[in-house]
Amino acid sequence: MEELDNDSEQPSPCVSYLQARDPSILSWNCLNIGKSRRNLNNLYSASGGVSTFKQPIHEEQDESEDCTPLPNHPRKKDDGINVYLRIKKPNADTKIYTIEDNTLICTVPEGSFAARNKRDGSTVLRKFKFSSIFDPDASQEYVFDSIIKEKIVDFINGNNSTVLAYGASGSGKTFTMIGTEEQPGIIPRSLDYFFRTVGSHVNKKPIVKPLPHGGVQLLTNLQVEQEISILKNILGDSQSYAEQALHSRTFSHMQRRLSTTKVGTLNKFTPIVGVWVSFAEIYNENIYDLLQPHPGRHHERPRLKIGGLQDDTYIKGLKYVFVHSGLEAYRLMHYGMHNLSYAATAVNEHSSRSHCIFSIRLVAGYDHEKCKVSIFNFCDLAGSERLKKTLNIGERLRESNKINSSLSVLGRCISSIRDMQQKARNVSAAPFRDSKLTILFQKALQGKENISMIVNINPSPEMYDDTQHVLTFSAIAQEITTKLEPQFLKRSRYSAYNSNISKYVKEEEQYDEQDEEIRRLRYERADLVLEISQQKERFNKEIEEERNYLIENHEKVINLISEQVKNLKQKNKELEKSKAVLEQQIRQLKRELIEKDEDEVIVLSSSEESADEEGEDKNKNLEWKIADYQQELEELKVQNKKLKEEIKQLDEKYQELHKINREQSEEIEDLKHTLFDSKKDFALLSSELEKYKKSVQELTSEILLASDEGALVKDEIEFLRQQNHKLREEREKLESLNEKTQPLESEDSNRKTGSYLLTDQNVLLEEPWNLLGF
Ligand SMILES: Nc1ncnc2c1ncn2[C@@H]1O[C@H](COP(=O)(O)OP(=O)(O)OP(=O)(O)O)[C@@H](O)[C@H]1O
Repeated sequence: MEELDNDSEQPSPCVSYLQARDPSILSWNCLNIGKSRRNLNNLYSASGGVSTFKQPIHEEQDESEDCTPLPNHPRKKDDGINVYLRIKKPNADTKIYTIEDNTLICTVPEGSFAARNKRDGSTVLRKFKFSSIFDPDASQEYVFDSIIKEKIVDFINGNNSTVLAYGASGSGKTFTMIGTEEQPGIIPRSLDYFFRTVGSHVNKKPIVKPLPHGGVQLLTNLQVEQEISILKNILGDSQSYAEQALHSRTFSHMQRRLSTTKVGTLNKFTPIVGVWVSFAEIYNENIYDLLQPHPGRHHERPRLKIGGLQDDTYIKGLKYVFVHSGLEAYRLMHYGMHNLSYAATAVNEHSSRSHCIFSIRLVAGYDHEKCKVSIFNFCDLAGSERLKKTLNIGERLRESNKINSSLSVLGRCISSIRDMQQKARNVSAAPFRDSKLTILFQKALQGKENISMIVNINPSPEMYDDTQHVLTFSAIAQEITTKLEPQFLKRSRYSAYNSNISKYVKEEEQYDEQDEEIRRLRYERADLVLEISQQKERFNKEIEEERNYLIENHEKVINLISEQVKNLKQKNKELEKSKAVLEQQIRQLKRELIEKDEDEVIVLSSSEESADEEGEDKNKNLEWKIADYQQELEELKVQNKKLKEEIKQLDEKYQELHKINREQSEEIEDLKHTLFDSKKDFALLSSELEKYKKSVQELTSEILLASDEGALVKDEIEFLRQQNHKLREEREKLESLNEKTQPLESEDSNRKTGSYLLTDQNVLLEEPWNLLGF
C-alpha cells in the first residue's frame, strides 16, 4: 500500500480551495451581471419550458466499474468546499422549484413579499448555484458514487476528508448520512466500500493506536487486549441480542446487495493497517463521547474539551475504538446513535438536536515510527429550524439558540472564507473560534483538507421559508431577479429615430432597458415605502397592545419580544438608509439619462461601447442594491410574521393561564366558604362539648360525694360491730357473774330478769339498729 506513505501531498495553507472542480463556480462568485444578464435571458426562455425536477432518475443499479488498482490519488490542490444540494421527495406536486444544470430556480410563491413587488405578467425568481444538484429521484447509491466514493479512495491514500450534512429538520440529513435498512446512506456505504477495499489487509489486532494530537502509540500486549475488550464490552454488554442481530442482519443484507458493485484493489500493502472509529456529539455547545456508555438517567455525561492549537484541534479524551470489519464499525455507529440526544419538536418528532461526528481513522505504515493517520469525518449537523417555527421555549429555546448560533458561525466562516479568498486575504481571520463545530473543522474550512457539504431541502411549500434560509446560507452564489414579459420590453419612446432605425435600434433598446429599470425601481421603491410605513404602523400598534397584555404575566417573554422588536426597528432603520441610498442612485441615473438625452448623438457616435458598459455596470449595482434590499425586507417581513405568530401563541397561553387562574380562584372561594361553615360548626360543637364537660364534672362530684357517704356508712358499721363486740363481752361477764351469785333461781324468774340476756343473738342485734333509727 505504497500510496499510504505518501506524505508529500499535504496541501499548502494558501491553496485557493474555493477554486471548485466546477470552473463555473468562481465566475458565479464574481457575479458578472453583464454576462449573467445575457445568460439569464437564455435561462428565462429555457426555464419557461422546464418542468419541475427534470433531471434523470438514478435508480439503484449495479456498477460496471472495473476492479482496477486504486490510483495514487492525492488530494487535488484545487479542491474547494463543494456544496451539493439534495432535494427530498415532495409529499405533493410543487411548482416552486426547477433545476437547470447546477442552479436551483425558486419561483417565489404568491403571498410572499417578493412576489408582491412584481408587476403584472412578471415572476420573481431566486436562483441558487451549487456544485451539483441531486433531484428527488437521486438514489442513495447515486449520491454516494457522485460525492463520496472518490473521497474514500483519497482517504485510503492518506488524505483527510470531511462531509457535512446540513438542512432544516426533517429535510433528509440523517437519511443521507445513515439512511434506512433498505436504502443505506453514505456512512454504511462508505464502511462497506472501505472495508471491501482494504478489508483483508486490516490487522486482526491493533498494533498502534492513533493519538488525538497526531502520531501513533505502539501498544503493549496488555494494551492490545484492553483495546480489543473495549469493543467487546461496547458491543457485547451494552446492546441487546435483538439489536445486535438486527444490525448484523441489516449490514449483511446491505453487503449482499452491494456485493456486485466493484471496489478498488490495493496492489501493495503495509504490515500495519489499523482502523479506529470514534463518535462525538456537540450538544448545547458541549462535547460528549457517544461511544462512552451512558452513565444513566440521573447522571451527567462527562463533557469533553477541545485540545490543540490553531487549526490542529482535537477532542480530548474521545474514545477511539479498534475495529477490523465494516460490521463492527456499523454496530458502533448504531451504538452511538442510541446515545444521541433526540428531542421532539413541532417540525420532526425525532428531530436531532445535536451535531454528530462519526469518524474513521486509518493508521497505516511499515512500522510504528512511520505510520500515517488519515481521518474521514461524517458530520450530521443539527436541524437548522427557525426558532419561532418550532415554538420552542425554555430548554428547547436554549438548545435552538445554540444550534442556530453554531450553524450561523459555520455560515459566517464559509462566507468570510469565500470573501477573503476572492480578495486574497488571510483566511484565518474567519470567526472559527466562535463555536465548537468550527473550531474542530477549522483546518478543513481553511481549505487545508477536503470538505464538502450536502445541503438537504424539503421542497414542500410549507417549508418554503426554512428552505430559503438554508439555500441563502449554503449556495455558492445566488441572485434575485424578475422575469419580464416580452410586451414590456417592446415599448419604445424614441420614435424620432425611426427614420434611421438600423443606426439607432441598438441604442433604443438600451434606453428602453434603462427606462424599464427606472420604472421598475420606482415601482419597487413605492412598494417598499408603503411596506415600511405599514410595517411601522403595524409594529407600533401590535407592540402597544401586546405589551399591555403581557406585562402582568410574561415578563420573560416580554423581554424576549422587546429584544426582537428592537432588532426589527434597527433593521427598519437600516432599510430606510438603504432606501435613501437607492433614491440617490435613481436620481443620479435620471440625471445621467437627461444628460445623455442631450448629448446623445455625440455619445452614440463616440463612445457607444463604453456607454453600454457603464450603463450595464450601473444597472448591475442597482440590481444588487435592490436585490439586497428586497431580501432584507423579505427577511424582515418573515421575522415580523413569525413574531406575530409567537405573540399569538403567547396570547393563547396567557388566556389558558388566565382561565386556570380563574378556576383556581373560584376553587379558593369555595374552600373559603367551606372553611367558614366548618368554623361555625366547630364553635357549636365546642360549646356543646363545654356543656357536656360541665355535666360530667357535676356527675363526678356527685359520685365523689356518694362515695364519701359510703365511706361514712362503712365507718359507722365498723363502729357498731365494735359496740356489738363490747356488748357481748359485757354479757359474758354478766352471765358468769350471774352464775356465781344466783345459781338456784327458778325457770320463771330467769325469764323475767334476764330475758334480754338469755335470748338468741338476733334479738340482741336488733337493739343497736333500732337505736340508730334504721
Ligand atoms: N431522499 C429521501 N427519500 C426518501 N425518504 C426521505 C428522503 N429524505 C428524507 N426522507 C425521509 O424523511 C424523514 C426525515 O428525514 P431525516 O430524519 O433524515 O431528516 P433530518 O434532516 O435528519 O431531520 P432532523 O434534523 O430533524 O434530524 C425520514 O423518515 C426519512 O426517511
